[in-house]
Amino acid sequence: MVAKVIDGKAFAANVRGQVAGHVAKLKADKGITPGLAVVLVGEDPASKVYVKNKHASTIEVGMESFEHRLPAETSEADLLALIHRLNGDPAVHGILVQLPLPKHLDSELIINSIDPAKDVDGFHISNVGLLGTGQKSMVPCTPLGCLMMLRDHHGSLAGMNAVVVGRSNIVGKPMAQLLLGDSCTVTIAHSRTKDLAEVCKRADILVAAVGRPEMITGDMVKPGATVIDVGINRIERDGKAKLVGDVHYDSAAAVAGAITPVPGGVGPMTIACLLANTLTACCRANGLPEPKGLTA
Ligand SMILES: Nc1nc2c(c(=O)[nH]1)N[C@@H](CN(C=O)c1ccc(C(=O)N[C@@H](CCC(=O)O)C(=O)O)cc1)CN2
Repeated sequence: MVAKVIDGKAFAANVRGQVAGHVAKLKADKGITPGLAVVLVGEDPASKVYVKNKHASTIEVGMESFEHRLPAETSEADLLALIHRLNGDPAVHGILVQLPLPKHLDSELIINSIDPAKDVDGFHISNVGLLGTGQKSMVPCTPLGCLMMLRDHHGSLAGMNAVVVGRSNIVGKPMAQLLLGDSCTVTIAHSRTKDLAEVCKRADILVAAVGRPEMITGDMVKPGATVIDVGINRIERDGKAKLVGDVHYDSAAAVAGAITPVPGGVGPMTIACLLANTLTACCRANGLPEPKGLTA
């Protein structure tokens, strides 16, 4: 079997197009412009690129972008004061603090200081609890992007066996909750799961979010399964820098029914879903109906 390649770049462009359409209508009909504030602390090179891309994409869909770049030595008190200000700013519908933060800052404390209604990352403990209990919440962008691609590929996911390899708070756990919400039978596996290959091989949907380059190989994939690779690992091969996922692409693609590549799979959906979440937050703040197909 040769797997269908799920084109995340094209899918993300389509989502951004839908968001742009809703934003134009919000502006024309209601005079409302959704606004996203992104906070970057420090000089992490990858984070700087992601924040630059978030700013460009926010502008491209017609939203207001408020960028706050703070020095690495910013104190917790100063960062909390900025978030407090953004929480109270009616022009800001979404707030995102780019991770990772410098080590002297307590990420949990910072994230939990964001107004949950403006927490477009879905990392606030209130949103985690709402998602876990099947209530309306802000949903983390990367898992939301994976869910959208899975729904598009399969239609209904009900009754499918889903295995999520990885138990992080920002991908693995919310991904499992979302799949459960769509009536999958869900297993969360991780690096210490016994007989990991055996567990993975039972999956109709296999989501790899373990953070280990090419750990999931073709012999761990059920023939015809859908493989979603969330990993972004920079490795060196033959003296050259290379970006690979958590899935060994060639061997998995030879067995799977469908697969997301790295780059160009899940990654681009992260920013597209951030824009979708900002639009959702803006609609909720203004008591307007939520955009269809752009939420969980
Ligand atoms: N506050 C947050 N911090 C971080 C998040 C997040 O969702 N919220 N996620 C990641 C970084 N990230 C967005 O912030 C992100 C990662 C990757 C991509 C992407 O498009 N990747 C491309 C490859 C890009 C490359 O060449 O490096 C792909 O996979 O095709 C977008 C956004 C950590 N921090």
